[in-house]
Amino acid sequence: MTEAVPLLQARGVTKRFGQVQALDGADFTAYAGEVVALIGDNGAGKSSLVKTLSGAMRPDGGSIQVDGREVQLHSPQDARRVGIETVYQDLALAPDLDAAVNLHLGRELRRGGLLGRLGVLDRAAMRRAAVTAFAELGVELPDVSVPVATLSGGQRQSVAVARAVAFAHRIIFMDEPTAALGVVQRGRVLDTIRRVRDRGITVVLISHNMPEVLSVSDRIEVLRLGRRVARFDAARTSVEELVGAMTGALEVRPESPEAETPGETGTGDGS
Ligand SMILES: Nc1ncnc2c1ncn2[C@@H]1O[C@H](COP(=O)(O)OP(=O)(O)OP(=O)(O)O)[C@@H](O)[C@H]1O
Repeated sequence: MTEAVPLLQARGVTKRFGQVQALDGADFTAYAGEVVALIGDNGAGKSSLVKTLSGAMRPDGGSIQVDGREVQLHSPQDARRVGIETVYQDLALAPDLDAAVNLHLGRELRRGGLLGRLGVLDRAAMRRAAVTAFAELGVELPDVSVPVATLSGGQRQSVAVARAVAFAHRIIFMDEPTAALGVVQRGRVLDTIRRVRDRGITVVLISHNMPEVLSVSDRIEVLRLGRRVARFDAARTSVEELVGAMTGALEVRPESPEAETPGETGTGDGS
C-alpha cells in the first residue's frame, strides 16, 4: 500500500477558531477501495478535517491532493467534482418525500417531452432506479414510495448512504453513520459500508465505536489535538491500542517509513 499513490491526501492542514487550534498540521491519507476510519477523542479535530476535505470549510493552511495532484476545495460542489461525497450525522434527507425521490434529490428524473420541460417528474422511473440501487446495496425497505419520515432510523441512514453512493464515484465520508441506531440496524449499515467498498468506492468512517471501527475498517488513522498521531492496520490492532493512541496513553514509536511531517508519530500499520 505504501507505494500506491493515495486517492486522497491531506498534508499539514491547519484551522483555528479564535483561541482553539482545531487542526494543527493534520495529515490524512485514503487509498482507493478501502474503508479507512478516522478516530480521535472528542475535540480531536475529526469533523473539522472532514469538513475541510469535503469542501464545506476552508482550511487556514496545508494542502489537499487527489491522485497526487493538489486541489482547492472551495465548496462541496468542488469536492463532488473530484468524486467526494459526505453523509452527515444529521441526514440531509427530505422527510416528507419518499425514498425514491430522496435518492434522486438534486438530480431528479423528468418525464420526456413537454411534460419534462415543464418540470414534471418521472416518479415511476425514479422508483425503478431506486429499487435497483437499494437492492444492489442490500438495503431493505418496506416500500420506496412512503415518506422517509415513516422509516426507521437505520432505514433512513441507509437511504442517505445509498444517495451518497449514487453521487459519489470515488470517496464517501460518513460521520457517525450508526450513531443512535439499534444493534440490528447498525449491522445493516455496516454491511452497506462493506458493499460500497466492494464496489471500489473508498469509505472514510468517523466513529467513536471502536469494535465497529475494527470490524468494518481496513485501516485506521488517529487524530489527537488536531494532528495525526498514529496509523494502524485494522487486522493488527486492538481496542486497547486504539484508545491508547487516541488518549496519548500509548507510547507510539516515531512513524518513519511514511513520515510526512516532522515530529509525527505512528505505529506499525503495515501500510
Ligand atoms: N465552528 C466552530 N467554532 C468554534 N470552535 C469550533 C468550531 N468547530 C470546531 N470547533 C472546535 O475545534 C475543536 C475540534 O472540533 P471538531 O468538531 O473538529 O472535533 P471532533 O474530533 O469532530 O470532536 P467530536 O468527536 O466531539 O465531534 C474543538 O475544540 C471544537 O470546540
